Amino acid sequence: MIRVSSAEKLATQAVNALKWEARFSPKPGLVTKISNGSHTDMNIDLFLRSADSLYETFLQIAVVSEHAPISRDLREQIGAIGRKGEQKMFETTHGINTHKGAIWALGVLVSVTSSANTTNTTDIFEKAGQLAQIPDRFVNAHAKPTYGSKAKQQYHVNGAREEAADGFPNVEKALNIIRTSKQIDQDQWLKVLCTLYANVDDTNVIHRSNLKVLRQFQNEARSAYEESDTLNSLAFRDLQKTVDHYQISPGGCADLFAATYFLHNFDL
Ligand SMILES: CC(C)(COP(=O)(O)OP(=O)(O)OC[C@H]1O[C@@H](n2cnc3c(N)ncnc32)[C@H](O[C@H]2O[C@H](COP(=O)(O)OP(=O)(O)OP(=O)(O)O)[C@@H](O)[C@H]2O)[C@@H]1O)[C@@H](O)C(=O)NCCC(=O)NCCS
Ligand SMILES: Nc1ncnc2[nH]cnc12
Repeated sequence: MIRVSSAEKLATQAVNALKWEARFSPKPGLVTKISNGSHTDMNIDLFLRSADSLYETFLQIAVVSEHAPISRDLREQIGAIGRKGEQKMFETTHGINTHKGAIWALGVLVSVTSSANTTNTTDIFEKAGQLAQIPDRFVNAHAKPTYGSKAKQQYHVNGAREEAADGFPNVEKALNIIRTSKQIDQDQWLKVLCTLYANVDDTNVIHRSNLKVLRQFQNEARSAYEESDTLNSLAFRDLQKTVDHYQISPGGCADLFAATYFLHNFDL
Protein backbone atom coordinates (compact mmCIF):
# COMPACT_ATOMS: atom_id res chain seq x y z
CA MET A 1 0.00 0.00 0.00
CA ILE A 2 1.31 3.44 -0.92
CA ARG A 3 2.23 5.51 2.12
CA VAL A 4 -0.69 7.93 2.35
CA SER A 5 1.89 10.69 2.60
CA SER A 6 3.12 9.96 -0.96
CA ALA A 7 -0.40 10.10 -2.35
CA GLU A 8 -1.06 13.24 -0.34
CA LYS A 9 2.12 14.79 -1.67
CA LEU A 10 1.08 14.15 -5.27
CA ALA A 11 -2.43 15.51 -4.68
CA THR A 12 -1.05 18.61 -2.96
CA GLN A 13 1.43 19.12 -5.80
CA ALA A 14 -1.39 18.87 -8.37
CA VAL A 15 -3.60 21.38 -6.53
CA ASN A 16 -0.64 23.73 -6.03
CA ALA A 17 0.13 23.57 -9.76
CA LEU A 18 -3.45 24.60 -10.56
CA LYS A 19 -3.27 27.51 -8.10
CA TRP A 20 0.13 28.59 -9.41
CA GLU A 21 -1.25 28.57 -12.98
CA ALA A 22 -4.30 30.62 -11.95
CA ARG A 23 -2.14 33.25 -10.23
CA PHE A 24 0.47 33.50 -13.00
CA SER A 25 0.29 36.74 -14.94
CA PRO A 26 0.22 37.81 -17.75
CA LYS A 27 -1.73 35.07 -19.59
CA PRO A 28 -3.61 36.62 -22.53
CA GLY A 29 -7.24 35.44 -22.62
CA LEU A 30 -7.03 33.56 -19.32
CA VAL A 31 -8.00 34.40 -15.76
CA THR A 32 -5.16 35.74 -13.61
CA LYS A 33 -4.97 37.60 -10.32
CA ILE A 34 -5.21 40.90 -12.19
CA SER A 35 -7.50 40.14 -15.14
CA ASN A 36 -10.45 37.91 -15.98
CA GLY A 37 -9.15 37.57 -19.54
CA SER A 38 -11.87 36.70 -22.06
CA HIS A 39 -14.28 35.67 -19.29
CA THR A 40 -17.29 37.32 -17.72
CA ASP A 41 -18.21 34.34 -15.53
CA MET A 42 -14.86 33.49 -13.94
CA ASN A 43 -12.32 35.12 -11.63
CA ILE A 44 -9.26 34.15 -9.64
CA ASP A 45 -11.22 33.21 -6.50
CA LEU A 46 -13.34 30.78 -8.47
CA PHE A 47 -10.20 29.10 -9.84
CA LEU A 48 -8.60 28.83 -6.40
CA ARG A 49 -11.78 27.32 -4.90
CA SER A 50 -12.11 24.96 -7.84
CA ALA A 51 -8.48 23.84 -7.42
CA ASP A 52 -9.00 23.14 -3.71
CA SER A 53 -12.15 21.13 -4.45
CA LEU A 54 -10.05 18.74 -6.56
CA TYR A 55 -7.64 17.65 -3.81
CA GLU A 56 -9.73 14.58 -2.95
CA THR A 57 -10.00 13.60 -6.63
CA PHE A 58 -6.22 13.64 -7.14
CA LEU A 59 -5.70 11.87 -3.80
CA GLN A 60 -8.06 9.04 -4.77
CA ILE A 61 -6.40 8.74 -8.18
CA ALA A 62 -2.96 8.49 -6.55
CA VAL A 63 -4.16 5.91 -4.04
CA VAL A 64 -5.89 3.56 -6.51
CA SER A 65 -2.94 3.83 -8.90
CA GLU A 66 -0.26 2.81 -6.43
CA HIS A 67 1.85 0.10 -8.13
CA ALA A 68 -1.15 -0.79 -10.30
CA PRO A 69 -0.18 -1.91 -13.80
CA ILE A 70 -1.27 0.25 -16.72
CA SER A 71 -4.46 -1.56 -17.64
CA ARG A 72 -8.05 -1.11 -18.65
CA ASP A 73 -9.01 -1.62 -15.01
CA LEU A 74 -6.83 1.31 -13.90
CA ARG A 75 -8.05 3.48 -16.79
CA GLU A 76 -11.67 2.84 -15.85
CA GLN A 77 -11.06 3.37 -12.14
CA ILE A 78 -9.50 6.78 -12.69
CA GLY A 79 -12.18 7.58 -15.28
CA ALA A 80 -14.87 7.07 -12.64
CA ILE A 81 -12.95 9.17 -10.09
CA GLY A 82 -12.30 11.86 -12.74
CA ARG A 83 -16.00 12.11 -13.63
CA LYS A 84 -16.89 12.49 -9.93
CA GLY A 85 -14.18 15.15 -9.75
CA GLU A 86 -15.83 17.00 -12.64
CA GLN A 87 -19.15 16.89 -10.73
CA LYS A 88 -17.46 18.24 -7.62
CA MET A 89 -15.88 21.04 -9.67
CA PHE A 90 -19.25 21.99 -11.22
CA GLU A 91 -20.89 22.00 -7.75
CA THR A 92 -18.12 24.24 -6.43
CA THR A 93 -18.30 26.67 -9.36
CA HIS A 94 -22.10 26.54 -9.80
CA GLY A 95 -21.83 25.03 -13.26
CA ILE A 96 -18.81 26.89 -14.64
CA ASN A 97 -16.14 24.82 -16.40
CA THR A 98 -12.91 25.83 -14.70
CA HIS A 99 -10.84 22.65 -14.70
CA LYS A 100 -12.32 19.85 -16.81
CA GLY A 101 -9.22 19.61 -18.98
CA ALA A 102 -6.92 19.89 -15.95
CA ILE A 103 -8.66 17.01 -14.16
CA TRP A 104 -7.92 14.91 -17.23
CA ALA A 105 -4.28 15.96 -17.79
CA LEU A 106 -3.19 16.06 -14.15
CA GLY A 107 -5.34 13.02 -13.34
CA VAL A 108 -3.44 10.93 -15.90
CA LEU A 109 -0.06 12.30 -14.75
CA VAL A 110 -0.79 11.72 -11.05
CA SER A 111 -1.97 8.21 -11.86
CA VAL A 112 1.12 7.09 -13.77
CA THR A 113 3.49 8.77 -11.31
CA SER A 114 1.88 6.83 -8.49
CA SER A 115 1.57 3.63 -10.52
CA ALA A 116 5.22 3.54 -11.59
CA ASN A 117 6.39 5.08 -8.32
CA THR A 118 8.79 7.25 -10.29
CA THR A 119 9.56 10.89 -10.89
CA ASN A 120 11.43 10.17 -14.12
CA THR A 121 9.53 12.21 -16.67
CA THR A 122 10.55 10.05 -19.67
CA ASP A 123 8.80 7.11 -17.97
CA ILE A 124 5.90 9.30 -16.91
CA PHE A 125 5.24 10.57 -20.46
CA GLU A 126 5.50 7.07 -21.92
CA LYS A 127 3.14 5.52 -19.39
CA ALA A 128 0.74 8.46 -19.60
CA GLY A 129 0.43 7.80 -23.33
CA GLN A 130 -0.24 4.12 -22.73
CA LEU A 131 -2.88 4.81 -20.09
CA ALA A 132 -4.66 7.57 -22.02
CA GLN A 133 -4.88 5.39 -25.14
CA ILE A 134 -7.00 2.80 -23.34
CA PRO A 135 -10.71 3.30 -24.04
CA ASP A 136 -12.98 3.65 -21.03
CA ARG A 137 -16.15 1.53 -21.50
CA PHE A 138 -18.05 3.60 -18.96
CA VAL A 139 -17.88 6.92 -20.79
CA ASN A 140 -21.42 7.94 -21.62
CA ALA A 141 -21.63 7.35 -25.36
CA HIS A 142 -24.89 9.32 -25.53
CA ALA A 143 -23.59 12.46 -23.85
CA LYS A 144 -23.96 15.57 -25.94
CA PRO A 145 -20.93 16.33 -28.12
CA THR A 146 -18.28 18.42 -26.35
CA TYR A 147 -16.65 21.56 -27.75
CA GLY A 148 -13.51 19.47 -28.20
CA SER A 149 -15.21 16.67 -30.12
CA LYS A 150 -16.92 19.20 -32.42
CA ALA A 151 -13.65 21.04 -33.15
CA LYS A 152 -11.86 17.76 -33.82
CA GLN A 153 -14.60 16.57 -36.16
CA GLN A 154 -14.67 19.85 -38.07
CA TYR A 155 -10.94 20.48 -38.40
CA HIS A 156 -9.18 17.14 -37.68
CA VAL A 157 -6.97 18.71 -35.02
CA ASN A 158 -5.66 17.00 -31.89
CA GLY A 159 -7.35 17.86 -28.61
CA ALA A 160 -6.95 17.05 -24.92
CA ARG A 161 -7.37 13.30 -25.36
CA GLU A 162 -4.69 13.11 -28.10
CA GLU A 163 -2.23 15.29 -26.17
CA ALA A 164 -2.33 12.72 -23.37
CA ALA A 165 -2.48 9.68 -25.66
CA ASP A 166 0.64 10.93 -27.47
CA GLY A 167 2.51 11.18 -24.14
CA PHE A 168 2.10 14.95 -23.66
CA PRO A 169 4.53 16.14 -26.40
CA ASN A 170 3.73 19.78 -25.71
CA VAL A 171 4.37 19.43 -21.98
CA GLU A 172 7.68 17.73 -22.74
CA LYS A 173 8.67 20.62 -25.01
CA ALA A 174 7.62 23.13 -22.34
CA LEU A 175 9.51 21.31 -19.59
CA ASN A 176 12.66 21.26 -21.73
CA ILE A 177 12.61 25.06 -21.92
CA ILE A 178 12.69 25.25 -18.14
CA ARG A 179 15.30 22.52 -17.84
CA THR A 180 17.68 24.15 -20.28
CA SER A 181 17.30 27.72 -19.06
CA LYS A 182 20.18 29.28 -17.14
CA GLN A 183 17.86 30.75 -14.59
CA ILE A 184 14.22 30.03 -13.98
CA ASP A 185 12.38 33.29 -13.73
CA GLN A 186 9.12 34.95 -14.79
CA ASP A 187 10.49 35.51 -18.33
CA GLN A 188 11.24 31.82 -18.77
CA TRP A 189 7.76 30.80 -17.59
CA LEU A 190 6.24 33.36 -19.97
CA LYS A 191 8.30 31.78 -22.74
CA VAL A 192 6.89 28.38 -21.72
CA LEU A 193 3.35 29.78 -21.88
CA CYS A 194 3.93 31.33 -25.32
CA THR A 195 5.44 28.06 -26.54
CA LEU A 196 2.29 26.23 -25.47
CA TYR A 197 0.13 28.91 -27.12
CA ALA A 198 2.22 28.50 -30.29
CA ASN A 199 2.01 24.71 -30.51
CA VAL A 200 -1.16 23.37 -28.87
CA ASP A 201 -4.27 23.01 -31.01
CA ASP A 202 -6.44 24.34 -28.21
CA THR A 203 -10.02 23.30 -28.94
CA ASN A 204 -11.30 26.10 -26.67
CA VAL A 205 -9.77 28.68 -28.98
CA ILE A 206 -11.44 26.98 -31.95
CA HIS A 207 -14.76 26.83 -30.09
CA ARG A 208 -14.74 30.61 -29.57
CA SER A 209 -13.49 31.35 -33.12
CA ASN A 210 -12.23 29.04 -35.87
CA LEU A 211 -9.12 27.30 -37.16
CA LYS A 212 -7.85 30.38 -39.03
CA VAL A 213 -7.90 32.43 -35.83
CA LEU A 214 -6.18 29.60 -33.93
CA ARG A 215 -3.36 29.63 -36.51
CA GLN A 216 -3.02 33.44 -36.29
CA PHE A 217 -2.95 33.24 -32.49
CA GLN A 218 -0.29 30.49 -32.62
CA ASN A 219 1.90 32.47 -35.05
CA GLU A 220 1.74 35.58 -32.89
CA ALA A 221 2.63 33.58 -29.79
CA ARG A 222 5.60 32.09 -31.68
CA SER A 223 6.79 35.57 -32.68
CA ALA A 224 6.70 36.73 -29.06
CA TYR A 225 9.72 34.57 -28.21
CA GLU A 226 11.13 33.47 -31.55
CA GLU A 227 14.76 32.37 -31.20
CA SER A 228 15.19 34.49 -28.12
CA ASP A 229 15.00 34.37 -24.36
CA THR A 230 13.66 37.89 -24.23
CA LEU A 231 10.08 38.82 -24.86
CA ASN A 232 9.33 40.71 -28.07
CA SER A 233 6.89 43.22 -26.54
CA LEU A 234 5.44 44.33 -29.87
CA ALA A 235 4.62 40.78 -30.90
CA PHE A 236 3.15 40.10 -27.45
CA ARG A 237 0.96 43.19 -27.81
CA ASP A 238 -0.33 41.88 -31.17
CA LEU A 239 -1.12 38.56 -29.50
CA GLN A 240 -3.06 40.32 -26.74
CA LYS A 241 -4.97 42.36 -29.35
CA THR A 242 -6.00 39.22 -31.25
CA VAL A 243 -7.11 37.53 -28.04
CA ASP A 244 -9.18 40.57 -27.03
CA HIS A 245 -10.67 41.00 -30.49
CA TYR A 246 -11.91 37.41 -30.75
CA GLN A 247 -12.43 36.94 -26.99
CA ILE A 248 -10.58 33.65 -27.13
CA SER A 249 -9.47 31.69 -24.09
CA PRO A 250 -6.69 29.09 -24.39
CA GLY A 251 -7.88 26.98 -21.42
CA GLY A 252 -6.19 23.84 -22.77
CA CYS A 253 -2.82 25.65 -22.77
CA ALA A 254 -3.51 26.76 -19.19
CA ASP A 255 -3.93 23.12 -18.14
CA LEU A 256 -0.70 22.08 -19.84
CA PHE A 257 1.08 25.05 -18.23
CA ALA A 258 -0.06 23.71 -14.84
CA ALA A 259 1.02 20.19 -15.87
CA THR A 260 4.50 21.52 -16.77
CA TYR A 261 4.79 23.18 -13.35
CA PHE A 262 3.57 19.98 -11.66
CA LEU A 263 6.37 17.95 -13.31
CA HIS A 264 8.99 20.69 -12.84
CA ASN A 265 8.55 20.21 -9.09
CA PHE A 266 10.14 16.77 -9.41
CA ASP A 267 13.35 18.50 -10.53
CA LEU A 268 13.60 20.62 -7.37
C1 LIG B 1 -10.89 13.18 -22.70
C2 LIG B 1 -11.44 14.45 -22.11
C3 LIG B 1 -10.32 15.44 -22.11
C4 LIG B 1 -12.62 14.99 -22.90
O1 LIG B 1 -12.18 15.64 -24.06
P1 LIG B 1 -13.09 16.41 -25.10
O2 LIG B 1 -12.14 17.02 -26.09
O3 LIG B 1 -14.15 15.53 -25.63
O4 LIG B 1 -13.87 17.43 -24.19
P2 LIG B 1 -13.97 18.96 -23.90
O5 LIG B 1 -15.22 19.14 -23.12
O6 LIG B 1 -13.85 19.78 -25.09
O7 LIG B 1 -12.82 19.22 -22.85
C5 LIG B 1 -11.49 19.18 -23.12
C6 LIG B 1 -10.86 20.20 -22.20
O8 LIG B 1 -9.45 20.01 -22.30
C7 LIG B 1 -8.80 21.27 -22.41
N1 LIG B 1 -8.18 21.34 -23.77
C8 LIG B 1 -8.66 21.88 -24.91
N2 LIG B 1 -7.82 21.69 -25.94
C9 LIG B 1 -6.77 21.01 -25.44
C10 LIG B 1 -5.57 20.50 -26.02
N3 LIG B 1 -5.32 20.62 -27.33
N4 LIG B 1 -4.71 19.86 -25.23
C11 LIG B 1 -4.96 19.72 -23.91
N5 LIG B 1 -6.07 20.18 -23.28
C12 LIG B 1 -6.97 20.80 -24.05
C13 LIG B 1 -9.84 22.32 -22.15
O9 LIG B 1 -9.94 22.51 -20.74
C14 LIG B 1 -9.68 23.84 -20.22
O10 LIG B 1 -10.59 24.77 -20.70
C15 LIG B 1 -11.79 24.72 -19.92
C16 LIG B 1 -12.35 26.12 -19.80
O11 LIG B 1 -12.85 26.45 -21.07
P3 LIG B 1 -13.68 27.81 -21.30
O12 LIG B 1 -13.65 28.13 -22.74
O13 LIG B 1 -13.16 28.82 -20.43
O14 LIG B 1 -15.10 27.45 -20.78
P4 LIG B 1 -16.25 26.66 -21.42
O15 LIG B 1 -17.41 26.79 -20.50
O16 LIG B 1 -15.84 25.25 -21.71
O17 LIG B 1 -16.55 27.43 -22.79
P5 LIG B 1 -17.33 28.81 -23.06
O18 LIG B 1 -18.76 28.43 -23.24
O19 LIG B 1 -17.11 29.72 -21.89
O20 LIG B 1 -16.72 29.33 -24.31
C17 LIG B 1 -11.37 24.17 -18.58
O21 LIG B 1 -11.97 22.93 -18.40
C18 LIG B 1 -9.89 23.97 -18.74
O22 LIG B 1 -9.44 22.88 -18.00
C19 LIG B 1 -11.10 21.65 -22.65
O23 LIG B 1 -12.25 22.19 -22.06
C20 LIG B 1 -11.74 14.26 -20.64
O24 LIG B 1 -12.25 15.44 -20.13
C21 LIG B 1 -12.59 13.06 -20.19
O25 LIG B 1 -12.80 12.07 -20.85
N6 LIG B 1 -13.04 13.12 -18.99
C22 LIG B 1 -13.82 12.08 -18.36
C23 LIG B 1 -13.20 11.65 -17.05
C24 LIG B 1 -11.93 10.85 -17.21
O26 LIG B 1 -11.84 9.84 -17.88
N7 LIG B 1 -10.89 11.27 -16.56
C25 LIG B 1 -9.65 10.57 -16.61
C26 LIG B 1 -9.01 10.50 -15.33
S1 LIG B 1 -8.80 11.95 -14.51
N1 LIG C 1 -6.58 30.57 -15.76
C1 LIG C 1 -7.52 30.09 -16.58
N2 LIG C 1 -8.37 30.92 -17.24
C2 LIG C 1 -9.33 30.41 -18.05
N3 LIG C 1 -9.52 29.10 -18.30
C3 LIG C 1 -8.69 28.24 -17.68
N4 LIG C 1 -8.64 26.90 -17.66
C4 LIG C 1 -7.65 26.52 -16.84
N5 LIG C 1 -7.04 27.59 -16.28
C5 LIG C 1 -7.67 28.68 -16.79
